[in-house]
Amino acid sequence: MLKVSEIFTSIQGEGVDVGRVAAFVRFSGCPLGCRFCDTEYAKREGKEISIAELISKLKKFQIPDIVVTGGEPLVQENIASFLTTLSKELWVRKIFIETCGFVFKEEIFAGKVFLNLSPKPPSMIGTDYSRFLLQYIRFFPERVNVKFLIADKTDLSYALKIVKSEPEFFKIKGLVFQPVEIPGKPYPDAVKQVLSLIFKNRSILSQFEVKVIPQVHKLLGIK
Ligand SMILES: Nc1nc2[nH]cc(C(=O)O)c2c(=O)[nH]1
Ligand code: SF4
Ligand SMILES: [Mg+2]
Repeated sequence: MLKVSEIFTSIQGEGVDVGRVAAFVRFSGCPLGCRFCDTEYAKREGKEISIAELISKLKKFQIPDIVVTGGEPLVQENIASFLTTLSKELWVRKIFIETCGFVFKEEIFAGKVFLNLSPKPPSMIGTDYSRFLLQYIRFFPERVNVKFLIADKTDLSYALKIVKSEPEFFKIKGLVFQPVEIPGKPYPDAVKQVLSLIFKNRSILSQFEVKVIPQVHKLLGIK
């Protein structure tokens, strides 16, 4: 069984693939306690559902690209069998997992799976899971994209420390920074703050292709 918070259709609102039309499944549950968590509801509420039932619900949308998120999707005990079964469906083209990468599970790389990894930065959580992020990058670089969440300058330093461990990967893929939405603060202000941080650290720009990609669904006020 799987515990699902919601399923819906939208555009991919985050990362290098922004704008891709997709069906979303948000799994319930997360063991982490980030400040500024934007999906508190998904940590608690959810409905138990079988793999077959979930796939049949997703199939009804008739959208070939699927985003799997949470909560934290990798805590689902049956996540690997779900991904393997979903990958075998002929109507499915690509499956994207949104994870903070707090655990390494190589079995999730079923045929059509890509990983969008965003490690939680110091402003959000005290625990550093970046070793798993590096493990994913080294295990399956072609299927991994990384976006760094940035709320302040400590987050930027944290991101650059990780980048220094795997510079070749980031030279190829570029550096993606996603401004963190802080409750009570207009999101455009958070985006502007990240931009000014990048300008203060212009030296990064000459080493990597840098993109600041806000959460577009938040700017638009859609799911
Ligand atoms: N439109 C849209 N795109 C997203 N990409 C990642 C999301 C997430 O919550 O992980 C998300 C989300 O919640 N909505
Ligand atoms: S990992 Fe995601 S769902 Fe879990 S507490 Fe952090 S922001 Fe919230
Ligand atoms: Mg989210």
